[in-house]
Amino acid sequence: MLQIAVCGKPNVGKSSFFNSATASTVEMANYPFTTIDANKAVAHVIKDCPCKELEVTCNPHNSICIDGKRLLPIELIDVAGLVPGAHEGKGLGNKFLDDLMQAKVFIHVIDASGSTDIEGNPVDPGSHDPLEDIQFLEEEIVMWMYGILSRNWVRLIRKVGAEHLDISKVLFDQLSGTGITIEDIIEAKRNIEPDYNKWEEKDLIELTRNILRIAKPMMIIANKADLPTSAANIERIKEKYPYVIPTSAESEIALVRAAEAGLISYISGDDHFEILQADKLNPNQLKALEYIQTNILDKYGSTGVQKALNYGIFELLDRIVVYPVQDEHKYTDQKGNVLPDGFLVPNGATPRELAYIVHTDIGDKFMHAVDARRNMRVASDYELKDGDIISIVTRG
Ligand SMILES: Nc1nc2c(ncn2[C@@H]2O[C@H](COP(=O)(O)OP(=O)(O)OP(=O)(O)O)[C@@H](O)[C@H]2O)c(=O)[nH]1
Repeated sequence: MLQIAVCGKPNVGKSSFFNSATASTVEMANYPFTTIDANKAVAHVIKDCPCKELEVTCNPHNSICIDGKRLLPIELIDVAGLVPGAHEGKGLGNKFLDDLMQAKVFIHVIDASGSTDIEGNPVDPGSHDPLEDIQFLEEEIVMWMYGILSRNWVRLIRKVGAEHLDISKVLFDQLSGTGITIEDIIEAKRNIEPDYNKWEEKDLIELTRNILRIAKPMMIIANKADLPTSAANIERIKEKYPYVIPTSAESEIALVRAAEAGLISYISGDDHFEILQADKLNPNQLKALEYIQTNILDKYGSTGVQKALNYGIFELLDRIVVYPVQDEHKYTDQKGNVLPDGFLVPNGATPRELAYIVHTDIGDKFMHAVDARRNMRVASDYELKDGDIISIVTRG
């Protein structure tokens, strides 16, 4: 399952974001370090399900379909708060950076309201500049990874020269366990000094920065967007980071809970909700819902939580959803389930690669594939498109 790590300084709403996205319970409180261990749970990304367009009733297996929206599972990791100096062991230190590296993409949660200082302690709303937090967190991660990359550097470089080793492979070995591939390293090396013997500290830091940019894309979400001091900060942040997503994790939690209780109807990611049982809501609850509608949903188009997950997987990781089936006419598996599975595959993957993602055995026995929508056999170098329904034909 693809993993997204939720990171940031303490008290910005990481656990709230994690909770709202996974509906699991982790402790929440208004003081730093509520989260003392890495937490993992299943969240979903959402795409239109082909069932609606094809006018069929689907029987999802590895995912869920609600009103023609396919929810595909991903794993969310709630990483505890990072403070400046974390790479040197300050605060809760290195363990959390290790947790972070399990993921393919990072969501950096910042407190857009400026009501927490750089270490996450509560301060007067609007008195801290959240732009500072973006820089420090990126720097922490770079310096932590630089520490790993440059471990025993002098001895290592001597060995590379003496034994004619491939420097990319050596760097790859240094970073083992971080999910970084040799291809990432080769690409990251492109625009730095070609002769590794001439590399200085600044070159290695630059190389580290490149590796992270390529292998671990990070998005920024501006949380607590519901607070009055957030709007001006969000505008300022957008000037520097155009793709920042305003979120209100607390609003999302309130809406999800109200929907679970049957008081409203609401689907994550929507720009509205409908009150179902007005008589069961007290005046304060009604006021809170009205506040969310005006100050979050009308203003930003959604609470931002679902938008952030979708952005991470579909934009930053460039994944598409493909539906493998056995029967290309009925869109079913061998048990007759219609559109049973949706897979998040890299954009541009081939049917053979899809076969391997489904199962090694199917990959090994792959012969060719049929595009079920067009009822046509596709070429072996065919690049899968989002929403494709593919029948994989295997040997034996
Ligand atoms: N107004 C507002 N408050 C929020 C929002 N999200 C979280 N909070 C509040 O911010 C405080 C911190 O939230 P947490 O989710 O515990 O923050 P955290 O980043 O996980 O904190 P640590 O576990 O200490 O790292 C709590 O009081 C939350 O209620 C939001 O969207 N809007």
